Amino acid sequence: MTAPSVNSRTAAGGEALAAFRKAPADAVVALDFDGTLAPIVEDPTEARAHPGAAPALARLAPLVGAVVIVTGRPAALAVEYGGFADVPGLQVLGQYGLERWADGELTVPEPPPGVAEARAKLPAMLEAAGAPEGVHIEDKHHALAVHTRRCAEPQVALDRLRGLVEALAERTGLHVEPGRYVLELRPPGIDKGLALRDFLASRTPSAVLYAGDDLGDLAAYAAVDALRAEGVPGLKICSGSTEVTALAEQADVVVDGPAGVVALLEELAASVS
Ligand SMILES: O=P(O)(O)OC[C@H]1O[C@H](O[C@H]2O[C@H](CO)[C@@H](O)[C@H](O)[C@H]2O)[C@H](O)[C@@H](O)[C@@H]1O
Repeated sequence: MTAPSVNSRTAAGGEALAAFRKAPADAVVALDFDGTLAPIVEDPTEARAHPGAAPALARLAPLVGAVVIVTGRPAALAVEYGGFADVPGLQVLGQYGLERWADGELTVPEPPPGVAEARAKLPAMLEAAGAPEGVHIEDKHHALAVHTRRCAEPQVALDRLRGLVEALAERTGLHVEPGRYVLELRPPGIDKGLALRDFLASRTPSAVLYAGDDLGDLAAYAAVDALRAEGVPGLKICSGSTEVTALAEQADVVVDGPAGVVALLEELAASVS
C-alpha cells in the first residue's frame, strides 16, 4: 500500500480522510465537472476532462462505495465531455440534480414552462440592454446560461447584466445561479446540496468527499457540513483558481485546479489499494 499523502488542514477533514481509508468500500466520492475535472476554457462546448480524470475515476470507483458527478451541465454532456462512459458504476447528477445518468440510462424530467418563456425573451432583452460583444447564451434545455468569459471585461459585463437576468428570472419563476463569468436561469427548488443529500438518502456512507470549484458547489459544501453535524465524516476539497476564492476559504483541502484534483484522486486510490 502506498503511504497516504492527501492531508487536511482541518481536524474534521482529517477525520474524514481517516474514515475514508478505514472503510473505503462504503465511502462516497462526489465531484463537480467544469473547473474541477475539466479545465476552464472560453467555449463551453470545447470543455473536456483533464486527460487523467477518467483513468483516475476508473481506478478509484471499484475501491469505494460510489463515485458521483454533481454538475450544472446536462448529465449526458458531462459523460461525453468527460469520456466517463466506461467508469465502473459512475453516476452523474446533471442540471443541479434534475437529471440522473446511471448504467448508461438517462432520466430527464420536462423543463418548467418558465424556461421556454426565458428562451423566447432573453436574446431581445440582451440586445436592448446593449450587452457587450462576447456575451453568449448556452441553451441547456432545462436552463439558460448567460456567459461573459469572452467579453473584453468579463466581470464588468457580468455585473452589468445581473439586474436584467434577475428581472427575467422573477418574471419566469426561475432561479439565478451565478458562477465563473456566468449567470444561469434554471428551475428553482434544486441545488447541488439537495442533489447530494438525495443521492446519499439510501446509503450509510463511511465518509463523503466532495470536490468543487465554483459558487454552485457551496450548497454541496453546506450539505457536507450538515452531514458532519449528523456524525457522517465529510471532506471539502477545493479545485483552486484565482476566479473564485469562496470555496478555498471553507475547504479542508485545496489543490491546484483539475490537475491537482486528478493527482488527489490517484493518491486516494493508491492509499486504499
Ligand atoms: O457544475 P459545473 O460542472 O461546474 O458546471 C457549471 C457551469 O460550467 C460551465 O461553465 C463554466 O465552464 C465553461 C467551460 O470551461 C466556461 O467557459 C465558463 O466560463 C464557466 O462558467 C457550463 O458552461 C455551464 O453550463 C455549467 O452550468
